[in-house]
Amino acid sequence: MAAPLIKICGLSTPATIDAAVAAGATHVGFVHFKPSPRHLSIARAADLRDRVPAHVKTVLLTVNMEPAQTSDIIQTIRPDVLQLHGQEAPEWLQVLKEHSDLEIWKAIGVKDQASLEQAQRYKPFAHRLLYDAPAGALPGGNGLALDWGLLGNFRHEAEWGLAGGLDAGNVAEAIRQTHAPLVDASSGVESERGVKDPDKIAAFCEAARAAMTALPG
Ligand SMILES: O=C(O)c1ccccc1N[C@@H]1O[C@H](COP(=O)(O)O)[C@@H](O)[C@H]1O
Repeated sequence: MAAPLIKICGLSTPATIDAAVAAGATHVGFVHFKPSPRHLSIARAADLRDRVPAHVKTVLLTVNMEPAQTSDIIQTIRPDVLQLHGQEAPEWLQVLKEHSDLEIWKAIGVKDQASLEQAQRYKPFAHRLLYDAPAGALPGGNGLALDWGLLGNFRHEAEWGLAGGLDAGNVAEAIRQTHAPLVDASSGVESERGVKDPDKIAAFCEAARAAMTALPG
């Protein structure tokens, strides 16, 4: 199988970026969304971005951001990936895809089979669909899991990833059920809300890598 892809999201300090990189994360995520306990200002995210080595991709997470602000923020932070985690329209993704060389990921709250099928309308405009639990107090980052059985039984025709409530204790089972090529954790690698824990990051990456490399084919 392809190399396991592991994203650690909501990082906010140099030490936890270093911990994610040392643990073998392939992607690190910064959240720019004021209501989030993981929110980073543009200046802080740009500063931390310089800490990320070239072999690890920087993901910038935004929620329903205005187009003009999106263009400013992309130029300042220079992410590799833009993760859209709100109600962004497919047409807006199309514009972004056509006018930037960023990877565009669309996060989708998966409630049932119908929502999974509806999400496929983003396929032509997103480089990856990121399946998460439906929105709770926040649009994501709530530590809630979706029904993994829905993904295991789905015929995937787009690149995709699994997010939502993953931690070192459940990620192997999530991968076994879904065969996710990319897993993404935020709440599950924190010691308290918004505070990342280097030991939990290391344990998550190790468990995810072991489970992904054990998949057949
Ligand atoms: O992390 C946040 O605060 C956040 C805010 C708004 C939208 C998404 C957010 N987080 C992303 O949601 C998924 C799942 O997170 P969790 O592991 O369940 O906490 C992940 O991509 C987070 O980065």
